Amino acid sequence: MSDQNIAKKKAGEYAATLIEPGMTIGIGTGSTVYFFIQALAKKIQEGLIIKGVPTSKQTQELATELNIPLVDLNNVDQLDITVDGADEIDPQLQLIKGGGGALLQEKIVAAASKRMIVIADESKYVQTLGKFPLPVEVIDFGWKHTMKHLQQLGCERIVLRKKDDKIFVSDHGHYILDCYFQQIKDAAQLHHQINNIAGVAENGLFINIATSAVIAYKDGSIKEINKS
Ligand SMILES: O=C(CO)[C@H](O)[C@H](O)COP(=O)(O)O
Repeated sequence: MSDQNIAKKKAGEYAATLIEPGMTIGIGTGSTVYFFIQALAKKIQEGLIIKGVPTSKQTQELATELNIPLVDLNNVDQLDITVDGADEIDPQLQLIKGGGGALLQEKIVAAASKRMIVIADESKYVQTLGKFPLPVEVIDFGWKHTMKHLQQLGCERIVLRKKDDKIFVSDHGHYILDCYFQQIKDAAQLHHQINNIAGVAENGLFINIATSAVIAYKDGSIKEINKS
């Protein structure tokens, strides 16, 4: 396993130790959360009783395979905690998410949670957001016009996401435009501006949603950052 994957595993396993009996948990998406799901499934096998709400079809399938009990978000009043990965995390715990294309459902689930713990290896922790292209989920109808409006917000390049040479379609039937900003100076303002564009379903900026981050380093250490 690569050093990066060892760190991802460490972060995922650490997050699983924070889960308490009876909790309802938002279960994130991605290669870091994969390790959290494995560790959670083990705890359930050993007797832990929890309920999970998945943030994507991919997570739903993996959780079902591992016998993690799932519930529909509409049948839950509030989630206790969501554990999810991120593409970038800044010191104020603002995030870029959506590298895996699940940002819309991830944000709905996180917003329904009392707490959101972000788990990541050290490469995701940055001083300023924006080096990672910001994913914007858009309605397929007229997407080129939505893209023109996004261009006016100062991103230098926008790429329609593809997978295996075909347009990538999200779990909710939308397209994803990856926006290269390089540096996002005011993430809260940009979030607002993007979501005001007709045709945008959601963008990958998570502003004031994460309450703590678990960052795992190559030297084996773990740093927990809590929202002040
Ligand atoms: O936002 C996400 C999916 O939409 C993921 O959490 C994010 O892309 C990080 O994934 P990974 O842990 O595989 O690096």
